[in-house]
Amino acid sequence: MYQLECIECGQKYTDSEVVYTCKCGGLLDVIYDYSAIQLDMERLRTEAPSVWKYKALLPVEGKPVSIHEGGTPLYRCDRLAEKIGIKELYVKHEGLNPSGSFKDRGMTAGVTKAMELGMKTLACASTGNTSASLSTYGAKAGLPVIVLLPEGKVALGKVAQALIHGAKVLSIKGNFDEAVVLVRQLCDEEKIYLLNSINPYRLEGQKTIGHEICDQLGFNVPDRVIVPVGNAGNTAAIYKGFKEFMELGITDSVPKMTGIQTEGACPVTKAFKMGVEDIVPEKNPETIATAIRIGNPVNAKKALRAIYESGGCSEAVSDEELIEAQKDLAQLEGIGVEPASATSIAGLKKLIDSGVIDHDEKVVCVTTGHLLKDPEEVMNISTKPITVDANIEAVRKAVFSR
Ligand SMILES: Cc1ncc(COP(=O)(O)O)c(C=O)c1O
Repeated sequence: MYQLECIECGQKYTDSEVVYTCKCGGLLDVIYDYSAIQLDMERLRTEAPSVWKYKALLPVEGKPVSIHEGGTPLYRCDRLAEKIGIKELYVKHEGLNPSGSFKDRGMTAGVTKAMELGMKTLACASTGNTSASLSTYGAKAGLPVIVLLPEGKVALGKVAQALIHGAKVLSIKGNFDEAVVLVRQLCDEEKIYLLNSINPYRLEGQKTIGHEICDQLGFNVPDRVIVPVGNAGNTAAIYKGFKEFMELGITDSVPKMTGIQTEGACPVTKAFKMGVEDIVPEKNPETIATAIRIGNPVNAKKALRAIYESGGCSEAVSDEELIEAQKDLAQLEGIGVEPASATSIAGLKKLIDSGVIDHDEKVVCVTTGHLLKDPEEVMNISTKPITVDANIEAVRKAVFSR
């Protein structure tokens, strides 16, 4: 019912092959015979959203390696909408997945596939969240995990997660893009299963964000979905989720996919502004949003195709703009997100101010990771706690001081 197909040359591969990219170097996509897929419409209408609610659209047969991923809230954010100047704004908070990021959707699918393929060891390079998630799902599956992290550039909460779930953590003296090259070679030569988002099964799990947004809006499609972009897998994956629902006749449109990067790491935005599909890799990406500190995103072509095809766009925001958005989200809506996640809000504001996004649009911003992933950043940008003596006079004085 499904197979892998190269997005460049159309070469096909069966689902029993361990393959991540085509012989020609192109990215692979999982393709389905949608006419053969029977969706249980009653289940679709009544069951609460979760990744495995949409199992008929996922390329795995057996029992999933699952700890209840997906089913994240879609918050309507009226106070933030008013401040930004838009009528209808929703935030899909992916930070409320089991390990605190959207990566769990990809890992439940990818690790289940690894079990089906009989793989014995799992690995990834990561800016943090992929490693936290893979370590979590490797533990659940009982498979050893190796993670390669760029030394000194991973938020504390994410390293802590990889360590406590028992992964072997290597701190590479290089950046994320260099770690990707190394882990791909390691996996090819040592028969270890690679679970970066170059692995097409990861993106199949992540496409359920698109399914869920439709589902939570009563099977309606928003005008626009805004996504932080790092390695660029999620943008393409979410778009695929929307396209599938349209293919199956559940909906009749797709949202404008809008990808946000930071000014210090924005090869996808630059390619979009030049109107091309091929990025020019950046050698020294730098941003406070370490999760998307990526100069050579492997899925850039898939993401740019999703953006062009849907009539969306890409924009880059400064670190200052994303910090302001992170605070707004926390203080106006009670939603705590890590820096990379706040780029979707900062990007929305920038695109409204520049007139690209209309005030009347119905917009969903995806926030990809939880606030507590990066407590150090929060302490750096916040005013510090006030130390007072343990008596009521001192407390009262501090409470009423300016
Ligand atoms: C919190 C967060 N947001 C966004 C991204 C970027 O996602 P993608 O690589 O799919 O573009 C990542 C990737 O690590 C992430 O951890």
